[in-house]
Amino acid sequence: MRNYPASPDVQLPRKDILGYESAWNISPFGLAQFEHNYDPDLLLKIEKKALALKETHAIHKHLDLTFITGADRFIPEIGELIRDSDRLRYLSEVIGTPVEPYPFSVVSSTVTFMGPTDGSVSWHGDGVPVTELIPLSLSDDLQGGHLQVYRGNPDEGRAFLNSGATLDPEKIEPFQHRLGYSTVGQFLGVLHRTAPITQGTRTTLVLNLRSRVMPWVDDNRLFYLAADNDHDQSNWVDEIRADVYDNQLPAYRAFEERSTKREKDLAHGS
Ligand SMILES: O=C(O)CCC(=O)C(=O)O
Ligand SMILES: [Fe+2]
Repeated sequence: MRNYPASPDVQLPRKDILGYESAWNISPFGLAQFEHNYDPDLLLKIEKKALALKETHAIHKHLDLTFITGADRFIPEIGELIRDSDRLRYLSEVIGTPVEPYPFSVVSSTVTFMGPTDGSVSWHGDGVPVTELIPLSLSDDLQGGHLQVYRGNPDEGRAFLNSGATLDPEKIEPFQHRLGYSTVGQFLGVLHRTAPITQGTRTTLVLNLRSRVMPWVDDNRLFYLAADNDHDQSNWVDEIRADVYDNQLPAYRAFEERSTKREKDLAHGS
């Protein structure tokens, strides 16, 4: 059993980020940072392989993001972390509901490369419900490159940005990435970006997660997945279709039945 901190260093409920209770989420969890204690040799191996694959496998298409999609397909060592049961148990505790690895091969894990030429990811809300950001390297001379979370209504924030306005700096919360520390967030429906990098580089392993109870809570629309993955010849659309019928729909129907039963029981005063 790996040594996890009893509670994360930083923990922010979703309500404190958005400013209101939301219904489209997997739990009230917002964001946390904690010392992860993952095997440094394993992370080093993953970083080396990712850098070697960058030239041939990394893409830079939209959101000013340079990344390897479905990275565990090319770097099997990532699979060790994805499936690590201690990790999933701890994350489920922090998130407040059981989570499982995001199942689609093209989005289960990514490696992002950030710097003045690679870019850093611009304002967006995640398609996946929950993500764990594990720094693989942060150069000593790094200027920028921290996570910025918009505290407020994401739709309002996006409308501001679309009109050419800039976001109120008082509503932007910075989170510094640190080696040895994970940042985990329910960034679905949360406006965030990485601060532009003027100097230095950052490489990050991104492991995505979803709810085991509510696997249908997901914002990855097909057009968006296509924007990221139309270069990929794997049958990722078929994977999603199969998952909807095999996992999402049965879980959703069971949830609906429980809700209906609860309503009936309440109506009968039991
Ligand atoms: O690495 C970060 O600081 C944020 C990255 C991010 O938002 C993403 O990969 O979706
Ligand atoms: Fe994101």
